[in-house]
Amino acid sequence: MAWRAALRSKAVIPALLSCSSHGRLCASPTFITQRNNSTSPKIKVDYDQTTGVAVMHMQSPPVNSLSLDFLTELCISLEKLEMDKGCRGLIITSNQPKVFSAGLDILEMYGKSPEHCGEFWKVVQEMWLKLYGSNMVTIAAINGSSPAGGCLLSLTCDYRIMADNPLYSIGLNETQLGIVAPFWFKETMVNTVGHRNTEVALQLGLLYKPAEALKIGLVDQLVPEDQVFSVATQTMTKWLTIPEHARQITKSMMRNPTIDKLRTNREADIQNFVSFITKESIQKSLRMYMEMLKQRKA
Ligand SMILES: CC/C=C\CCC/C=C/C(=O)SCCNC(=O)CCNC(=O)[C@H](O)C(C)(C)COP(=O)(O)OP(=O)(O)OC[C@H]1O[C@@H](n2cnc3c(N)ncnc32)[C@H](O)[C@@H]1OP(=O)(O)O
Repeated sequence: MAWRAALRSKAVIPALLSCSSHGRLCASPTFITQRNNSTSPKIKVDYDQTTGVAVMHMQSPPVNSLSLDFLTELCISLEKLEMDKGCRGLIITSNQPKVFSAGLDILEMYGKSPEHCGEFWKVVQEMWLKLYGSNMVTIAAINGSSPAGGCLLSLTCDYRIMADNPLYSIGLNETQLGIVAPFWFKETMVNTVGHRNTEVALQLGLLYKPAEALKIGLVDQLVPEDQVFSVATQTMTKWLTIPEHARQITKSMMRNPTIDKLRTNREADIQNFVSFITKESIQKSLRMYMEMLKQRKA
């Protein structure tokens, strides 16, 4: 309960979220008390101290959309794991059927005040900074569809294993909503699948079936649905055999130019998001997209 109260406290969250994701010394000690098997409403973390591997189960019905509360919880969990020197690996997966994550929660961006949008975007940035810059080995066990922000979440990981189910899709489809993936979404994609694939994918807002995603390198491996988690665990074991300092320095070398660009432009990026998303025309696009989702369902 104290944990829930802390999560809600606007006074403590900013202090926690301002910690560096690179070092492990930026403790906010109030939060780093519970080390094992913490359970929270939207994310369940199972941490096995013997293997040094944590598993984050996203469990926010119906579709693990990345709301302000969800992302705040995710950042707090990440901070705790990153602080724990014994925790060397993280697997992210979904407990919701058929969906890994539906991406950013559209309701956090629709009909909300500029202040709310700014607060939301700050935690989206924080999630990305923490995951893309994590010292841990991170593996996405993608057991369902993963559009937009859900795709971004998986792209922050070191390795992506997806269920070989043609009903699922993955990609940065923002343009289909009439919105634009910001530069750090774009660069994360470029760093994964290259410039040309990204240029086409982002302009058209493409969602790829697993086989197509594998072909362009958006995911690293396809496996039968019931093996996604076990293969992720085996892959983690392999990655953890690499000398840690060498792997971490290599990861930083590959990712820091992109990370530094956002770090030095955070406030401008927030302002840019807020002025874009609150435009009448963009709000109209979001409304139409949500209506389309509902009609598709009916
Ligand atoms: C300058 C920069 C400016 C802007 C940058 C912004 C970057 C934005 C990034 C994003 O991530 S935007 C979100 C994009 N997400 C999507 O396009 C996904 C939309 N959802 C789907 O395609 C599907 O829901 C699905 C994930 C494939 C799952 O399909 P399924 O059939 O299983 O579920 P259903 O469609 O019936 O949805 C159930 C329920 O959930 C609501 N929903 C779905 N996605 C979202 C979402 N992203 N945010 C909020 N709510 C979402 C959906 O409307 C249904 O609600 P209902 O039960 O009330 O009808």
